[in-house]
Amino acid sequence: MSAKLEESNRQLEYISYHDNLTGLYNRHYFLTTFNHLFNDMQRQSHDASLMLIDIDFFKQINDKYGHNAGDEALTHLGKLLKKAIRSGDVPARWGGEEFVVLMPSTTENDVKQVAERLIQNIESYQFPIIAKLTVSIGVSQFRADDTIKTWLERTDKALYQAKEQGRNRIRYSA
Ligand SMILES: Nc1nc2c(ncn2[C@@H]2O[C@H](COP(=O)(O)OP(=O)(O)OP(=O)(O)O)[C@@H](O)[C@H]2O)c(=O)[nH]1
Repeated sequence: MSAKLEESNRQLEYISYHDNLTGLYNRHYFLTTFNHLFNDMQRQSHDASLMLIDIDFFKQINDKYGHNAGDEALTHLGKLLKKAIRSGDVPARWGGEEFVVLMPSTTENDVKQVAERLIQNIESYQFPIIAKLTVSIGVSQFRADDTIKTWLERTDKALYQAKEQGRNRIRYSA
């Protein structure tokens, strides 16, 4: 294969795995990797954590400062998220203003430290144009009887509680 063709294949592969705004993995790539790693987790019953992160009142931010400012905030948030996690973790843009991180070989104590650092880093960060934003975070640990669906649902419930209880906070699933 010519060097040029190889390079354009690499570029295509990158585009198909990543979200173009934030540079994080896209939902499709995340789910493919999740399936793959999940089988290992079930076999080995390893510690692992899942984190869902959702921007607070993002609609108001878009309405007040415009969609471009919102887009720029998403890009910066992606970078803050990448900085807060380890290289073996899998961060992705889950939906519009929602992010997900799969963290293999991670204890409840480990993930608490990451989530707390992340929420503080975001709260104290100066975003361009909008200046401030906060996020709510739901976290849960892998259980031996989990399916991907039950694990995601538990994490989503924790996120819902973080929103319900006032936002800008972390909730851990029971
Ligand atoms: N700028 C921008 N906005 C987006 C993007 N994707 C989703 N949004 C916006 O994100 C907002 C999400 O609004 P809601 O689901 O009501 O949630 P919220 O306002 O963040 O409120 P809570 O989550 O309840 O705190 C909507 O206004 C979407 O238009 C994007 O790629 N760029």
